[in-house]
Amino acid sequence: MAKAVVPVIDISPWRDGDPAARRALAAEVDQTCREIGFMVIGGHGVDPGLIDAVETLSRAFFDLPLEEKMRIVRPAPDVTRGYQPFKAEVLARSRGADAAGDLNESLMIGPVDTTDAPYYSAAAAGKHFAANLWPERPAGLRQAYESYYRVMDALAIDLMRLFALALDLPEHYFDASVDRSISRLRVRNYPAPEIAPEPGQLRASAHSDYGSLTILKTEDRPGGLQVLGKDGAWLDVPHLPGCFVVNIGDMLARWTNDRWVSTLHRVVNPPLDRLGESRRQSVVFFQNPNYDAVVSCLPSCADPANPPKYPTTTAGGHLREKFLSTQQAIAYVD
Ligand SMILES: O=C(O)CCC(=O)C(=O)O
Ligand SMILES: [Fe+2]
Repeated sequence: MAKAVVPVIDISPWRDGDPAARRALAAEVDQTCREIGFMVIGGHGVDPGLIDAVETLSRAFFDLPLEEKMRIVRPAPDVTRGYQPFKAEVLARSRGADAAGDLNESLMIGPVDTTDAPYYSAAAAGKHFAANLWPERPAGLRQAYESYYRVMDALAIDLMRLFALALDLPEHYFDASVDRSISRLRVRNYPAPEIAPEPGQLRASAHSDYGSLTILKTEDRPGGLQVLGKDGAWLDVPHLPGCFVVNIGDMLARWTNDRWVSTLHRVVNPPLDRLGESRRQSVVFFQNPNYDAVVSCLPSCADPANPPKYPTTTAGGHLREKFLSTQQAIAYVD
């Protein structure tokens, strides 16, 4: 078996290429999503100044005293808003495994442009449009996060168009499923370790993402992101300045009838001789489709020899189960 790799893909032809260049790009994406489901993308057009602002303001937030951060603590396991303290989550629980608490803390927000339309307040919306919780400091964080959310939302919609083409579907196939999405922006801070981890404890335990796709901005620090290759070996994901890591989540794998793979990944602990430089932050945008988006086998992903494997579901129901499964009870006891 060929050794798996996470390829680096320039997506600029998607925006300014001719139809042949766009088709070639879509074919490369299809191949990558069949094999590993992870890619590093350049040519995305996102303003580096905006990325920098989000990173700098986030670092300032995580440097605040714990009591101050706790003023906006995540209110409940099924409300993905606010501050999640260090070790309060175990991502591996989403797959029934267990471990000691993941060695990161995080700040997360949901959609920023909700309206009075019944869609946003209907009972079926559940907690997916819960109000965002904003810290008083640092000044400017809210504005930067809201801007970044909008830019990521647009990029994710555009990537779903590229994905549609890669799946032999009309370019706008997914538009109506992702235009009022229940996506999330989450910034994770992985402090430099002060004590040895417990056995099996990681910065982020092995998991696959839950939604349609993830756009990840990482930092090049010891103790980084790895993905599990089909040969069973963990591979480091390359870090290229200015690029994003894009991966597909469980929902897209299910939608494609497993033509595409949602790959296990983790963030490992830094080596003991590099602890001092190991503080790491990642900015993660999870695109989750509209809560009422119906996820049933795509027409291009089944045939008589390969019938649909999964029952039809909705995006909202699928996600709520995943959010609930990963939370440590201790985080919500005061
Ligand atoms: O920090 C990272 O590089 C990855 C984080 C991650 O996998 C996640 O938040 O789902
Ligand atoms: Fe992840």
